[in-house]
Amino acid sequence: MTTTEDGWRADAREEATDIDAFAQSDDPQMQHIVERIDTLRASIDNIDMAIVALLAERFKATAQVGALKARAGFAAADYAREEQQMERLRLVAQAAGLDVEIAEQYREFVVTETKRRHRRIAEQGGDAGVLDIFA
Ligand SMILES: C=C(O[C@@H]1C=C(C(=O)O)C=C[C@H]1O)C(=O)O
Repeated sequence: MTTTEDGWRADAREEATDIDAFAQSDDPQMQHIVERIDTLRASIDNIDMAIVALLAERFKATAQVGALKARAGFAAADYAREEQQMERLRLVAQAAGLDVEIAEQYREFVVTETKRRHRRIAEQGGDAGVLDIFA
């Protein structure tokens, strides 16, 4: 471990730091930082829990759309809808103070995965049960 003149660790450029390993530090300043990070991490865990639960609901809803599309003979993709979603999500991101690029990456991930699942559903004759979420 490298420390600077004022005693601070100077290995921030290394790949990773196991912060939990510093919980018992003798340095009160270090301890304070680790405590603050722990508190923030509790919020981060709650947020992740909510996001995963919401994603589960989103994929259940899109699977039903996939089954209906297969029944109607519609293609997996609907680019007009995707464009509307992107416009809306850009505005939502701006209003919420989120980097628009993150909203774009999120949309790209969910829509790409949804269309992949729609194709799988169509290959199974419109049976959304093919997806693990209904297993
Ligand atoms: C879910 C749909 O299918 C696709 C996936 C979308 C999504 O994940 O939101 C949006 C448009 C479609 O390309 C849909 O048409 O509503």
